[in-house]
Amino acid sequence: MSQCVVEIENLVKRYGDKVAVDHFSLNVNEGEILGLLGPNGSGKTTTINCLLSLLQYDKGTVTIFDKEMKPEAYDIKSQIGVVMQNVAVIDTLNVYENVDFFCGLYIRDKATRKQYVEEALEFTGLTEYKKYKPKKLSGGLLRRLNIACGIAHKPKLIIFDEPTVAVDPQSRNAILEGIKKMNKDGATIIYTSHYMEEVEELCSRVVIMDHGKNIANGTTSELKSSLMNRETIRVNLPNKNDEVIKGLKEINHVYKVKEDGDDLVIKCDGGDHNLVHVLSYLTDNNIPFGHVSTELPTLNDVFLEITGKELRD
Ligand SMILES: Nc1ncnc2c1ncn2[C@@H]1O[C@H](COP(=O)(O)OP(=O)(O)OP(=O)(O)O)[C@@H](O)[C@H]1O
Repeated sequence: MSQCVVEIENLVKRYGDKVAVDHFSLNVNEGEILGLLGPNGSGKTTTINCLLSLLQYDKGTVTIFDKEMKPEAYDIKSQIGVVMQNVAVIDTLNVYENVDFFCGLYIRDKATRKQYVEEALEFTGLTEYKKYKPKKLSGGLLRRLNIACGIAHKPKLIIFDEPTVAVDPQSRNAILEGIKKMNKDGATIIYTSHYMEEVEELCSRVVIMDHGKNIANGTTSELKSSLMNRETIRVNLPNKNDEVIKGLKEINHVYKVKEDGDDLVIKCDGGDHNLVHVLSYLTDNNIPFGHVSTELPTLNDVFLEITGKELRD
């Protein structure tokens, strides 16, 4: 059985009257990429800051590598890499010097550090920019520098807090591929985001947060298979009427039919050939239709079913 790298139990963090993290518990196992997904303001960053002992919390315990996490626990901190949402580099140092500075907080041996810095620059595609000052870098390159600074000391646990916010698609893909590679090389990863597509692509397990609470936990397929909605069919049907809607509702596995402008949105709770059955019904009854699409459930549907609202704001 894989070892538990991070254990958060019953964490509570208040800002005045505001409860930002509300009895939140979470385990992260060695070797996994754990996605912490939630809408803006759901408490992801606060949880990460408490986890790292950067913030004092009101209640709960945080254990990392089987030891209690504390602000002065440098032996634990040296094994953690952090890439926060806001780029935190030193403007007066060039790219190489920045990575060397952050790596030097944990790696004292000069030769090892030189090797690690060069590897981090290579890994993030920054070798050719090593003499550049941060101000001369594009937004995407600056994000990559932020990552290089966070991972150069080869941490066993890496925390990414929304690393792709406001990043162009090319850099975004490079970042996601880089995270997969670090995980393959042995790092356990916690990845926070409010982009469900990224979390679906990257993460072996997902925890969904809302109002500071852990509201769902599982692999993406486990979460989706817990849903009533298994398939959504959208048919452009300008001439719809109550009789058509009634007929569609009688098809096996169709549990809801909703009008959306010129479209009908048909929700199915299982079954393998729902689209065929819907189209057969329309054709057999000479009902003209336009564009047809079918969608499998997403993490947004999981969130919608649990909370009644969309994940995206
Ligand atoms: N320093 C602070 N003082 C007061 N309230 C705060 C502070 N930091 C965060 N909050 C509030 O706590 C709640 C959780 O915020 P947090 O930043 O942890 O959410 P988040 O899920 O990381 O959001 P985002 O996706 O926007 O980064 C929000 O309601 C936020 O307004």
